[in-house]
Amino acid sequence: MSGKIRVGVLGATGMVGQRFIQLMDGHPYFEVVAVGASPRSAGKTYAEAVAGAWKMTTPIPAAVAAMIVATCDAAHFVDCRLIFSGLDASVAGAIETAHAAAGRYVISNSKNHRRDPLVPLVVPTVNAAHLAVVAQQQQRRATPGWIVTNANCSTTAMVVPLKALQAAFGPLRRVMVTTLQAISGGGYPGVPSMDILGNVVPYISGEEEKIEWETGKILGGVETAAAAAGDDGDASAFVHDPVRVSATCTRVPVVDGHTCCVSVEFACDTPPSLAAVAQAFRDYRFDGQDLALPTKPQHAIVVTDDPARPQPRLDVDAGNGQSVTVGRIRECSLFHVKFVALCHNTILGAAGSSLLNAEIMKERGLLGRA
Ligand SMILES: NC(=O)C1=CN([C@@H]2O[C@H](COP(=O)(O)OP(=O)(O)OC[C@H]3O[C@@H](n4cnc5c(N)ncnc54)[C@H](OP(=O)(O)O)[C@@H]3O)[C@@H](O)[C@H]2O)C=CC1
Ligand SMILES: N[C@@H](CC(=O)OP(=O)(O)O)C(=O)O
Repeated sequence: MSGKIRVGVLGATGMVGQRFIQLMDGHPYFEVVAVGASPRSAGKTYAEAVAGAWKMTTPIPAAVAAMIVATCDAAHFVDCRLIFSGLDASVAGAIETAHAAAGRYVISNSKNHRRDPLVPLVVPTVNAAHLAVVAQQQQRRATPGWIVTNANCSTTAMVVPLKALQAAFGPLRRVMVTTLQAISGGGYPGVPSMDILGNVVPYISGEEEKIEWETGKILGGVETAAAAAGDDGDASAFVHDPVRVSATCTRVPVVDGHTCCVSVEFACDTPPSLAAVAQAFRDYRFDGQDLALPTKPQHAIVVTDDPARPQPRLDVDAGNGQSVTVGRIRECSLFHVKFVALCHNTILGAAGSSLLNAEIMKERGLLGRA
C-alpha cells in the first residue's frame, strides 16, 4: 500500500481525462487505481483505448497504460475514495450522482451539477472557501459522498483576475468579455479541421450563458444562515455576487489556451488607476496560497507588460498551467478598465483545477483519512 488516496478517473480517455492521468503521474497524495469511460472503451487496456488519441506530450504512465478500462458504473470503483470526472456532459449528471450516493467524493469538470444549490463551484485560486459546503451537502441530502465541480474553462480564465479586482477595490458592477477558445476545449476529435483551419467560428453552444451565470456564484459568498436553520434541504448554500456579465464566445485555431478580452466597470465612484489595477493583479493572493500544495502555482496571476502578450503559444504553460496570464491593462472608454487574460483550458480550466481543489481539501481535512 502506498498510503496515497486511491482515485478513480471517469471519462479517463478524453481530453480532460488524459490530463488527469498525466497530472497525477507521481503525485504525492493521489494514486490512480481505476479508469472508466464509455462502453466503446470498456474491456480494453487504457493504452489500447487511447491508441491514436493520446494527446499529451508525455508518455502514458506505465501503470495506467496497463489498466483495464471499466464502464462508469459505481460498482467498478469500490476501491476508490475520490473520483475525478471528465465525463461527457450527456452522461455525467446521473453517473456522478450515483458515485456520490455510493459514498465517493466526486470532483467534476462537467456542467451538470454546477447550478446545484448545495454543490460548490470552485476555481481553486478564487473561492476555495466554498469547498467546506460539502459537509452541508452530505447532511442535507443525506448522502455519504459529495460532489464538487470546477468551472467552465473560459469563466476560469476571467474570474481569477476579477477576484483580484474585487478583493482590492470592492464590488464590480458590469463585465463584458469576448473569448477566443482553443479547439481542445471541444474535446477529441472536436471541431472538424475543415471548419477551424484558417477560420474563426463565432459560436460555442451554451458557453455564453455559462460564463454569465457561473461568475456570480464563484465571486459570491457562502450562506451560513441556511445551514444553521436546518431548512428544506434545497435552499442555496451560496449567495451570488450581483455583478452583471455579457459574453461573446468564439472558437479559434489554437490547440490549448483560452483567451478572454475583458472590460470591467467597478461599483465604486472613483475607479482605481491603471497602475493600481496592475499592482492588484501582481499582489493577489488566494485562500490556500500559504498551504504547501503539490500543484499550486507560485502566482495565481502572472502579469505581462509586453504589449503583444499574453499569447497562447508563449504563455499557456505559466505556473505549470495553473496560472492566469494577464496583459494589455488599459483604460476602457465605456467601462473603467480592460485587459486580456489567458489560461490553459485543460489544466487550470479543467483537470488542474480539480486536482488543486482536491489538494486543498486534503490539507483541510475534507477528504477523510488515506
Ligand atoms: N476540454 C476542456 O477544455 C474542458 C472540458 N470540460 C468538460 O469536461 C468534460 C470532458 O471534456 P473532454 O475531455 O474535453 O471531452 P472528450 O469528448 O474528449 O471526452 C469525453 C469522455 O467521456 C466518455 N464518455 C462519452 N460517452 C460516455 C458514456 N456513454 N458513458 C461513459 N463515458 C462516456 C468518453 O469515453 P470514450 O473515449 O470511451 O468515448 C471520454 O472519456 C465535459 O463535460 C466538458 O464539457 C470542462 C472544462 C474544460
Ligand atoms: N465549452 C468549452 C469546454 C467545456 O466543455 O465547457 P463546460 O465544461 O463548461 O461545458 C469549450 O468548448 O471550450
